Amino acid sequence: MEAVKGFLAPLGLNTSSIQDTLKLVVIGGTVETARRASISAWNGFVDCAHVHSSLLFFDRLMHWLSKQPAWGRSREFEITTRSVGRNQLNQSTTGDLDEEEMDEEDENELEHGRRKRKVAFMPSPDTTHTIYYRGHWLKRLVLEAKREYEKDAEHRVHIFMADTTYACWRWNGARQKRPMNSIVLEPAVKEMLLADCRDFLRSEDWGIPFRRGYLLHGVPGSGKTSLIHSLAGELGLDIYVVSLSSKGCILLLEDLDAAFTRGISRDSTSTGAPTAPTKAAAEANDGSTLSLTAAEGRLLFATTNHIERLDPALSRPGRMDVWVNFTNATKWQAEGIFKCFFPSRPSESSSSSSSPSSSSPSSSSSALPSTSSLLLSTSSGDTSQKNPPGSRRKASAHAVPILEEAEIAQLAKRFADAIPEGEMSVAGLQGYLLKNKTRPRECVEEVGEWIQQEREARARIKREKEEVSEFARRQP
Ligand SMILES: Nc1ncnc2c1ncn2[C@@H]1O[C@H](COP(=O)(O)OP(=O)(O)OP(=O)(O)O)[C@@H](O)[C@H]1O
Repeated sequence: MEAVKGFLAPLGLNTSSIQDTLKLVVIGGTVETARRASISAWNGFVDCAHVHSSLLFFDRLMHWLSKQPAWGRSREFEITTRSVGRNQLNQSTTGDLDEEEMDEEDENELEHGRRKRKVAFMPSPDTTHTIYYRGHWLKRLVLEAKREYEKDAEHRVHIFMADTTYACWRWNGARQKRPMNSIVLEPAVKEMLLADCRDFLRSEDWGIPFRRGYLLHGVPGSGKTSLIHSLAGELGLDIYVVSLSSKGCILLLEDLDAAFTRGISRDSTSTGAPTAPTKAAAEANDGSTLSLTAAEGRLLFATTNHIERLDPALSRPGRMDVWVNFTNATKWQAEGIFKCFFPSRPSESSSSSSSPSSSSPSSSSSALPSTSSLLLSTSSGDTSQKNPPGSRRKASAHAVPILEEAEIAQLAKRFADAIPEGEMSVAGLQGYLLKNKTRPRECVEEVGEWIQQEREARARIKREKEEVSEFARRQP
């Protein structure tokens, strides 16, 4: 410093201000060097991975992280009650939940008329998380997250949706697999579809065009979407709702008539799947040109309630290869769905049976899945399948009475007899049964009245619609 002073003095410069500046430079340099050294030392010890939120693995990782006990001690998290539950992928963490630990039964309890819900601590997706995991082996963490996700996927069907904003696919939830026998449809139809899909998936090596389209058309609420979900579970495939992504999935286009109506021009080489996730659908809805190309290796399922509105070009082989018509409920389906709803216990021998109505089940029911096999579907996550005898539900005033198999069969037959063939939707029947799920006998007694009410409601809606269109016509 003295040397600097000696050097500056003859020049007549203010040495004290220059000294201060030099001090600042030295201190600043030291601090910056220390900062850089600490960062490089930290990076030397810490593995760093950036997982982009557009990757499917992002969801796997978030799911896995949310289940780690340590998560409850994190200083940065999100709180959710939205997707906590047995049927959802995101289970609550075991972290800081100890104080309000609830078991499955508590979860079913009602509080002020609403179901109690757990609070879950979720990793926040938009920040950097520094995670020390079993000796900081990041690779191990990643593999474990992947394994966990795949284990979960054995019992669920994962659903991905197009993200309009970022033009990528977002994991949209996972549904418990729904057994095929919980779909009340002619067994031949289900078997045909399943066998066809399996054949197709096995035919990849044959060198023929590796794509296949299925068009499920028919009245609303007849089980089209449910069947696709069930098939996905059976085939071990994820569902992409209007997706372009990877091979080996089911591509589902719901309400096809909203996009592919008559008169929309289409590329002659098109095969039925949109070129861009949501843009294509948006363009189609705008009525502008829709250019389509299908990726190989996918099962394409489309549903529509208005087949007459579809462009006939869709029927060309290579676009939609298998067409299945879904109708309103037949008597056979009414009988089947009734049996799905009400649990039963095996009948005692006919001589000791106390039930006066223990007649044999109707002949048609022999083709239906047995009650016990339907009860296997309790894990399906469908509300219609949650009444097995011996389930862990708490006994309550609203418990479902467990009738004998023979009585249920007889009630189912009477129920089916009262349902007019092909008039009510299966979803409508399901709604009625759900409303009466603790009253199997009354449900049969009152079904005629319900049908009458439904008819009146339909007639009223029709009248109102006609009045509205008449009014619109009269407007100048
Ligand atoms: N055949 C069936 N077997 C079992 N459940 C059915 C059947 N049809 C309808 N359901 C029930 O009715 C509800 C609606 O069914 P789903 O959504 O599959 O009908 P959809 O034909 O796809 O209707 P939409 O055309 O309106 O989309 C579901 O809860 C499903 O469980």
